[in-house]
Amino acid sequence: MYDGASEMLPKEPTEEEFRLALRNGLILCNVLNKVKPGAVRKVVETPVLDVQATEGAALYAIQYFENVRNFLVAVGRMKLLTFEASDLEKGGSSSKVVDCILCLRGYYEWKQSGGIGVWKYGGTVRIMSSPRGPPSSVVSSESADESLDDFESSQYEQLMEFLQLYTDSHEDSRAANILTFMFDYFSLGLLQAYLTDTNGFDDLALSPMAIDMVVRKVVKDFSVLLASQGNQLGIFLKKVLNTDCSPQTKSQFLEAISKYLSKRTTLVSRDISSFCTCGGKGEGTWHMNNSNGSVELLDLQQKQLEDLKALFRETKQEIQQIQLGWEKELLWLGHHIKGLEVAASSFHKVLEENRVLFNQVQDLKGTIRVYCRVRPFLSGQSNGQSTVDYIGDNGNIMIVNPQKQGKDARRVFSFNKVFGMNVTQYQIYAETQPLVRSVLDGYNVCIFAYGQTGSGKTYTMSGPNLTTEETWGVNYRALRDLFHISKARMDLIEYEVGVQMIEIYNEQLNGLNVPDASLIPVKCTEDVLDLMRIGQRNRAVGATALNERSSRSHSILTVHVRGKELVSGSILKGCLHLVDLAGSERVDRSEAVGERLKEAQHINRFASLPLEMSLLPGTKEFSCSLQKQQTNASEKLFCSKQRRSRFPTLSDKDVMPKMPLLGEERSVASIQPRSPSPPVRRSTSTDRGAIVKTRIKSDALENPPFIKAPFPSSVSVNKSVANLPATVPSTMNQRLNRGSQDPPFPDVLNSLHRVTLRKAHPGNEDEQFKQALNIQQYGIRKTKPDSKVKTKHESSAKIQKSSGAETLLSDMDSGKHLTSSKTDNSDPEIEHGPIRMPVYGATREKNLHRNSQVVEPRELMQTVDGYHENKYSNVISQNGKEASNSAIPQFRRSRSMPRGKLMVGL
Ligand SMILES: Nc1ncnc2c1ncn2[C@@H]1O[C@H](COP(=O)(O)OP(=O)(O)OP(=O)(O)O)[C@@H](O)[C@H]1O
Repeated sequence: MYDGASEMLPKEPTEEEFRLALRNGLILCNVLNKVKPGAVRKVVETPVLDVQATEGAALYAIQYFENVRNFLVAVGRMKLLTFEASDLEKGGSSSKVVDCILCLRGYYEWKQSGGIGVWKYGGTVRIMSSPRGPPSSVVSSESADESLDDFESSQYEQLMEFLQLYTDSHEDSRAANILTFMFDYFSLGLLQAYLTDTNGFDDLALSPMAIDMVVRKVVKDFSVLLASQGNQLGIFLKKVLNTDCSPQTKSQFLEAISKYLSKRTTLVSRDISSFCTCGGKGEGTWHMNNSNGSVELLDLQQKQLEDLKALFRETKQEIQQIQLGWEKELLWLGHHIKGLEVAASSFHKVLEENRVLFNQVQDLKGTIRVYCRVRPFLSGQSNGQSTVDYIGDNGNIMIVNPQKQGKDARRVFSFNKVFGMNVTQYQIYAETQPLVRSVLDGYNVCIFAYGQTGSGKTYTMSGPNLTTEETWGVNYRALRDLFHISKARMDLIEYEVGVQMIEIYNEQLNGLNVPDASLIPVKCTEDVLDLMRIGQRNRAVGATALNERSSRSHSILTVHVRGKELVSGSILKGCLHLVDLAGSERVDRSEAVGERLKEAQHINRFASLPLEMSLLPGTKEFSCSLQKQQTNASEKLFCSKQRRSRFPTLSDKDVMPKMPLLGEERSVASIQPRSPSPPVRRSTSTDRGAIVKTRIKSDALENPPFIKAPFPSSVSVNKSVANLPATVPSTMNQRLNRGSQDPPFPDVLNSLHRVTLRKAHPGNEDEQFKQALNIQQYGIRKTKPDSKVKTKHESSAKIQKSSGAETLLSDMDSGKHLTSSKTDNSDPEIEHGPIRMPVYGATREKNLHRNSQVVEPRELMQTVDGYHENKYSNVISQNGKEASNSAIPQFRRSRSMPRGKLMVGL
């Protein structure tokens, strides 16, 4: 029975074979009974091998597990290590089985050695009462020792061998695996070293034979190495054992080995890692000779170190160079910034100089500038005839009086510039554009439109509508530029802009009460436009016979600019007054009655307010524009006053440039064809000079021949021109106007002149003004220009009493407006007004010149009014010319000007 069982045990069992051999429990029972006889009382001798393969499974299962069960019961009784029956099945824990058998062996060996004391297996302590067990036939625990005695020693040895084999096979296979790996590892390393180090292989094609040869060499070397190492190891181990004279336990010995290994590992780990990670000749080669390898490695590392040092030096140099570059750049930047600082400070100086120069240029161009704009015929008005005969480039305009003949038929008036009918809104604005910059430079500017109702003041100042930029008037363009320039300067100057709007209606101020008017801050043109739109909507308008939407009030828009220079912190303050006066009118022409009449009377009076306002303390600059318009043509007079008058005073000795305008007065033929005037420098002084000189020429001509031209007897357009001659010669290129009306240019100019006088003669202005008014009256006459004129000039009081002029003047002085004064219907010249322009000619000017008197501007206005009163036609212009503080001498010279020339000195 036992032999059979032993035959089932293979020599080198696998785990599965081991499990199958022990599975039926027969061997285990017999071994246990050998160790402790009688431990398993009943042993089934012929157990089935496989319960699954056996029929009658239930019966066989009992038999099959009986041995195992008996074995486990017996082991349990002996307090030995035990296991579960399922540990012998597939997937069970065979290690528990092995532990149980080893425990059994330990027990057996302890018992063999006498069984004295305490038997210990692992952590389990067994205290045995008797070294001998019961006989094998005895199942009880008491008979265990006897059973062990009965256990055949050969079988026991066999099992032990078997177990040893089982455990050893595991250890061996593990050690074999490790050795195989080590062999492959080192052999291939050697092979690699041979192949890379031995040059001879380079030329040889590798063949299986060559590989065999190399492998044999590798194996041989490896064997030699192993033998050598084995010897060394043996010596070492013996040395270890001899170190301590006392005999060592196995664990102490193993501990000594571990120490040695860890020391060796540390020593060779560097080489191994180098060998494993590197490849190629000179770097990754496994060196048989450790010392050589270390040297080479050191060389290599030295070389790498040198390379690194070189790289470091190179990098350091590069960094130093870059640093140098930066330092140079910083130095340059420092210089540059200093340069910029200097430039910036110079820039501010230059800017200031530029500002001063710019404004000086503006001063030189004229602190007061007067422009005339001729309004085109309105639709339904044009009959192809106009009293504007010629517009010169030099600011002259020739007006023809169809009812006059000879030199009296034409008059030339001089302005800073005359704009014809076809000029655009932009061209008008371009003349005043530089003044906007002056506002931002801290000057006050007034752009002032004056003229008869319907002459186009609002058109010029605001434009007909705001739909297209093309039609924008001066106001909008000025504001747009103002904001543009302020934005362009924002890096230098911080501007604040505020707007005031004043409406003066029947001498009542609306919207604000100067000087406490609301000042509304604005940021852009749109803000101002919005305010202006509100203002326009609120502005008093009404229909008159001359303008269906006539402004019945004065509109003054004042833009206050406050600039703070960011660098210096200095403050600039400037004002831009945009003035659109209500139209002055002849109330007979405008047919104003009732409220309109009242309005007209107020309108014609007061206009002086903007001027007075502009001269309030602190005002630095002032400009005004005046406009006068007839039905088909308008003349606007733009005056500007700046805070400083820089105009040189003229003496009679001054050289006067030539002006062609006198020729125009000489003869109609002489102006055909029209040729542009030669360019003349239009400074204030030269203008004045030109005027004086031309007047002198005029005086010398002494009534040059004049080609009379018949005029139409009537004009159907307007009742006011019913007395005009029937025809107008085409050669004279005259376009007859209809609906002529002429505002009397009232107190605005008186105010202006008052201011002039005040400035010229402080403290004595009243006297001066009175004197001026008296002088003015000398210029008024109603008779033809004959020898009596002088007499009448010399006797002004008489003239005044005997003519309508007296009424006119007194009315104007008292601020009343005149109705038409037709004093003598039999004389066409007298018939059309008390003040007759044709009479106001050279003769009178001589007298004035001789008397060296101041010419009161209003006189000229009245003269012009008188001219219009004649209802000849459409155009009369007044012209304002700038003057210096020495206004009076200039006025003296101005008396030699053509008729209608207005000199205003401030
Ligand atoms: N240069 C021009 N080109 C075309 N039309 C013009 C021009 N000037 C004025 N007008 C037209 O003439 C008419 C009168 O102009 P506007 O109302 O500007 O006159 P005004 O002088 O302001 O009159 P008032 O003093 O009565 O207000 C308007 O219909 C206007 O469109």
